[in-house]
This record gives sequence, structure tokens and C-alpha cells, in this order.
Amino acid sequence: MGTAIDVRGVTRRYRSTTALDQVSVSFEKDMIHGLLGRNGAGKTSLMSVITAQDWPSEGEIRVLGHRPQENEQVLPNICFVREEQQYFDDAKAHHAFRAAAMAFPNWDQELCDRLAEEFRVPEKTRIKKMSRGQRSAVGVIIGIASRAEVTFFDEPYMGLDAVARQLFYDRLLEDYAQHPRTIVLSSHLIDEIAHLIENVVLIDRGRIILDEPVEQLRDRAVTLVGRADAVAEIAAGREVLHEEAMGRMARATVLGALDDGERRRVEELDIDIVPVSLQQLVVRLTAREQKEGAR
Ligand SMILES: Nc1ncnc2c1ncn2[C@@H]1O[C@H](COP(=O)(O)OP(=O)(O)OP(=O)(O)O)[C@@H](O)[C@H]1O
Repeated sequence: MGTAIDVRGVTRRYRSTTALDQVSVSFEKDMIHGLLGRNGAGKTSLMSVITAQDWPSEGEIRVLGHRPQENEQVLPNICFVREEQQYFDDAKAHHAFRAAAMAFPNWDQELCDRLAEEFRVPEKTRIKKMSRGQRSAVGVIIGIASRAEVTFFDEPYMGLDAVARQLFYDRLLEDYAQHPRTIVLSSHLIDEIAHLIENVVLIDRGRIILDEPVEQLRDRAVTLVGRADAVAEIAAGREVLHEEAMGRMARATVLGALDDGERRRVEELDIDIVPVSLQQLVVRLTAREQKEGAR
């Protein structure tokens, strides 16, 4: 498949803040990646330097094999959808769409028109006067209809209602299936995007703490629910990401898949195995990283 984006040793400092700290990560081509992390972790900073909206203080970036900064060869293949997108003062949606049509060589106007109808983007309202959700819809439509080889969505759902968010996920996935490309989606609604993303990149305090295919990640941990002594027996010797006691019952999330012998024992002990949601896993792994970082 190959690499679409390669980031080597990238640091971005803002005065006293180090937003990105020696980040090295690559994003495989034609895949949907989730870029996850807590507030202020460095997601927007990373996307900004990759899309050449910003310059790294140190390090090297290649997008489709080229340095993106001031590079007319590669920039038309990169689309960055973010909340604080600037439009000129009296721009209406069709102005933004026309500008995108000129900027992106793979632009699909028919798809844009269809999406504008489905998202109910008002035709006559200036973007500045639109509701937050309507403005987000304009960005999301540009992100999908541009069909840019590399597309970033930075928390694209701000203000979108549940119906519009579902529409976004469905249309993105449909279009991606027909026109595979590299998509990086940053979101706090991890379980909502869990079925979309194939790879997770988790960033915390400017450092990459995890970069793993979702399937592999799901097998990383299980939650055991049962009698406290039984759960303790299975959890013994494993790294426990989280545990709760409920009277004589306990619930523990442990790292590592269970082998056949352990699975038999789990049955004998009448323990329920509950799959861990991606969101849970990300929260627990971030907490673990923070604990280790504090040591
Ligand atoms: N222009 C800037 N000037 C100064 N500090 C900045 C600037 N942009 C980002 N930072 C700082 O860099 C760090 C990373 O911010 P960034 O916006 O990349 O985080 P994020 O992961 O996108 O957060 P969120 O999920 O809240 O959007 C934060 O501590 C932030 O305060």
C-alpha cells in the first residue's frame, strides 16, 4: 500500500509550550486513520504542520513523497477540514464550494450538490450567519467532495446533530469505498467513529503513545466481570488497566488476550468477558501513559 504521510522527528514549539515533541509517525496510504488524544494533546498542531498551514520548529515531513510547505505540486492533493475555517465576509456556501472546485482537481460537483441537499445547507445564508452545525456541514461536504488524496478532518462534527453526524459517517464511508484515499479523522467521539477507522494514532502531550490497527487494538484488553476472588485469580500477574468493586463482585479490565486454558478457567469461575470499547481502551491507555510519565 505504501506510505502517504511520513513525519520524522517533528517538534513544534509555541513560546513555552511544546505542542509536538519529536514526533515520528507515518500514515499508510488508502486507509482511514483515527487521530485521537485529549484536549491540547497536539492533534491540530500535527495536522497543521502536515497540511503546511504551519511550519514545524524541527523535523521533516513528506506527503505523497514531497515536502508539503509551499509546494504547489502536492498541496492540491491535501484537504484540511477544520472548525475555524476562514471564508471571506459575505461568502455563501456556493462560493466556498466554487473555490474548492478550483482548488481540488478531483472535485465532484454532483456529489457536492447531493450532499448540500442532504445536509440541508441553506443556499442564501452567508456562511458567517449560519449556525455552527450548518458551517460544519459546509466543511464536511468540501472534505468529501474534494476527493483529495490526503484528507484531514479535525473534529468535523462540531454542532452537527446526531442525524447529520451519521450522514457524514455514512457518506464518507460510501465515497471512500468507491474512491479509496488517505483519511485522517480527529475526534473525541471515539466510539462513534470506531467502525470507520482502520488504524489508531494516539497522541498525548505532543508524543505518539500508540499507533496500531484497530483490530489488533481490540484484542489488547478484555473486561472480566464476576466474583471478586474469581476475577482476582484471572487478573493476577496481568496488567490491570482499571478495576472496580461492587460488593462481592468485581470488574477488571486487563491487558492481553486470554489463552485457551484461561478461557476454560474463566468459564469454570463463571466470569463474564465483556469486550472493551475503543473509547474505553483509549481512555485507559492514556491514563496508564500519564501514570508512567508521572513516575
Ligand atoms: N498558536 C498557538 N500558540 C500557542 N500555543 C498553542 C498554539 N496552538 C496550539 N498551542 C498549544 O499547543 C498544545 C497542543 O494544541 P493542539 O491544538 O494541537 O491540541 P489538540 O489535541 O488539537 O486539542 P483539542 O482536542 O482541544 O482541539 C496546547 O497546549 C495548545 O495550548
